[in-house]
Amino acid sequence: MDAKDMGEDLEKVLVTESRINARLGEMAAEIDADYAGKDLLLVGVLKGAVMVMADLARALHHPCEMDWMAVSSYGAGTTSSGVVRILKDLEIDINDRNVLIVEDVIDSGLTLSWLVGNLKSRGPASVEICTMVRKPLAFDVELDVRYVGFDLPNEFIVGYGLDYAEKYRNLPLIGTLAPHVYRS
Ligand SMILES: O=P(O)(O)OC[C@H]1O[C@H](OP(=O)(O)OP(=O)(O)O)[C@H](O)[C@@H]1O
Ligand SMILES: Nc1nc2[nH]cnc2c(=O)[nH]1
Repeated sequence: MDAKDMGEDLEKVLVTESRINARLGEMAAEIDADYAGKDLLLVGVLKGAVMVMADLARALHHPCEMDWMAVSSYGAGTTSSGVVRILKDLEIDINDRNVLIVEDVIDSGLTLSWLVGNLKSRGPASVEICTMVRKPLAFDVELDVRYVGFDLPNEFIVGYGLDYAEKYRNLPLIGTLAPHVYRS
């Protein structure tokens, strides 16, 4: 799928496929350097992180393992509770492991704040965060994000793993939807 396949549904392109690929290369180089001589376990947060996980892992020279979590957020955006439920937990024991959480987007930051606390309680050697996109609200919560692809404005975005009603995840760029899509 590309921008042409979207027709009138794509309002604007915020990050092109080539900028995503270039930034992924830079992030992978930083991660390679930071984890030299250390083990590395990538933890992807389903479903949105599938694309960034697959591309980041292949851009790394450092050997890594991969595992996945699925979580469901309650009240994010309407309350500050940030209560999260685990739908699928890790299969790998992260005790003494260097964990790098891989995300597509950090918006309110509530999902990640909760997840970092949850993973830290399992005795890992370290927990860091890598996200392709960070939105401005994320600065309101205390969250130390080590690797950020792009800081974008507070708009609803799709593509590169990000969906609207489960669609557009396979768009290779990041963009916004035309208003008629939300009405249909
Ligand atoms: O910073 P927050 O406001 O907490 O939002 C970020 C979360 O929202 C998205 O997941 P979503 O719930 O859309 O699920 P999905 O990845 O399955 O699409 C994203 O992948 C993060 O996990
Ligand atoms: N698709 C999508 N999911 C999100 N989850 C949190 N913020 C966003 C966003 O901008 N787009």
